[in-house]
Amino acid sequence: MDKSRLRSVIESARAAVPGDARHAASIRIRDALLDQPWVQMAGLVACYWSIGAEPETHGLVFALWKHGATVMLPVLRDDDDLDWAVYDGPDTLAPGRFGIMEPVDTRRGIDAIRTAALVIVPALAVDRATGVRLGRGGGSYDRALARVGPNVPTVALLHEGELMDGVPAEPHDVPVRYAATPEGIVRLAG
Ligand SMILES: Nc1nc2c(c(=O)[nH]1)N(C=O)[C@@H](CNc1ccc(C(=O)N[C@@H](CCC(=O)O)C(=O)O)cc1)CN2
Ligand SMILES: Nc1ncnc2c1ncn2[C@@H]1O[C@H](COP(=O)(O)OP(=O)(O)OP(=O)(O)O)[C@@H](O)[C@H]1O
Repeated sequence: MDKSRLRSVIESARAAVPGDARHAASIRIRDALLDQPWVQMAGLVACYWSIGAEPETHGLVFALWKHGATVMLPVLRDDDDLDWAVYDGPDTLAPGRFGIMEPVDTRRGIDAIRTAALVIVPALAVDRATGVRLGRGGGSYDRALARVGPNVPTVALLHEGELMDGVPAEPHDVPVRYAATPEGIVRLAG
């Protein structure tokens, strides 16, 4: 299946799951992540502010912030690359492009992700064998993940069934090292 077809299949499957079931799954993902020592120890975390039927990150971002981590969220630039700004509580966000909430804080630049100790990314699917992820197709995270060093955990959050075989891969795709699913955290080859 090509990338755009797989995107629409997964988006439809996500939309078909009732909101309360998606919410319960997101809580399992959040708690599985918060149980990991390498999550608890990360002082600077790059995360995302979920939209629609994505695994929710609002509770995760809040919990990381409450535990004392500095959490950066993406600010989508006009060229689809990602700038980064720091979350400082629920009142410090405002809608950006596509209506996604973004921090109003000073932008730290596209290279700020290089300094993160943990990188949490959205995905529609991840390949179980390779860690290759399918995103929304803007190439934003392909560019952002290419800046992350080899020893930093990169984690894609997925709903059930989205860690799969045969995700189409292109040379620019940057694999993730972990998938966080409602069933738990999976270490990948990437
Ligand atoms: N929560 C979240 N934040 C994120 C991303 C993401 O996938 N999820 N991104 C990941 O890169 C970046 C934003 N990129 C995005 C690209 C497209 C759409 C979107 O909704 N596109 C519509 C089409 C809208 C239009 O063209 O008018 C769609 O896909 O249906 C959203 C975010 C950075 N922040
Ligand atoms: N490092 C890069 N610099 C510039 N453009 C890039 C880079 N990597 C990927 N792209 C471009 O981004 C576009 C989308 O790529 P792709 O379909 O793999 O997105 P995706 O990984 O699903 O989405 P995303 O990364 O936004 O989550 C491609 O046309 C590709 O050429």
